[in-house]
Amino acid sequence: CSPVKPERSLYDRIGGNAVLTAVVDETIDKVSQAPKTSRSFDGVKLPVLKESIVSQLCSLTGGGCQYEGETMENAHADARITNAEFELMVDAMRTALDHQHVGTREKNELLKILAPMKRDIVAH
Ligand code: HEM
Repeated sequence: CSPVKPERSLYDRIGGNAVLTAVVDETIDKVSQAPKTSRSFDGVKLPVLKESIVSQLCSLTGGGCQYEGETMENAHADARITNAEFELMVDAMRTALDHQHVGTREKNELLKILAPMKRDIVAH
C-alpha cells in the first residue's frame, strides 16, 4: 500500500450533489433575476438548465457524472454573452459557494476550472 493517501475528488470535498445543486440553484436564480444578467434567460426552462449545469460540474470535478449537454460555445453563441455578464455569474457562484460553506481551496479549484471556459462563453 502506498504511503501517500490519494486525494478525495473535488466533487467529494465540495460536498457532492447536494452542495452542487444548492450552489447552482442560488447562482441561476440570482443571474436570471438580476437586471444586469437576466436578459438571456428569457424563456429558458430553468430547472432543465440547472440540472444540466450540475451534471457538467459533477463531471468536471470528478463526481463521475456524464455531461450530455451542448459545448459551451454552442450553448451560449445565440445570447452573445458579454464579459461583464460572465464576471457577474462567477461572482454569483462565489457567493453561493460561500453560503454553502465550501472551503476556500475547493472554491478556488472550482473557479479555476471555470475560468478558461470564458473564451468559449463570451462572444467575440
Ligand atoms: C462559468 C460560466 C458558465 C458555465 C459553466 C455555464 C454552463 C452552462 C451549461 C452547462 C449550459 C447548458 C447547456 C446544455 O444543456 O446544452 C448553459 C446554458 C446556458 N447558459 Fe451558461 N454557463 C456559464 C455562463 C453563463 C453566463 C455568464 C450566462 C448569461 C449571463 C449564461 C447563460 C446561459 C443560458 C441562457 C443558457 C441556456 C441556453 C438555452 O437553453 O438555449 N451562462 N450554460
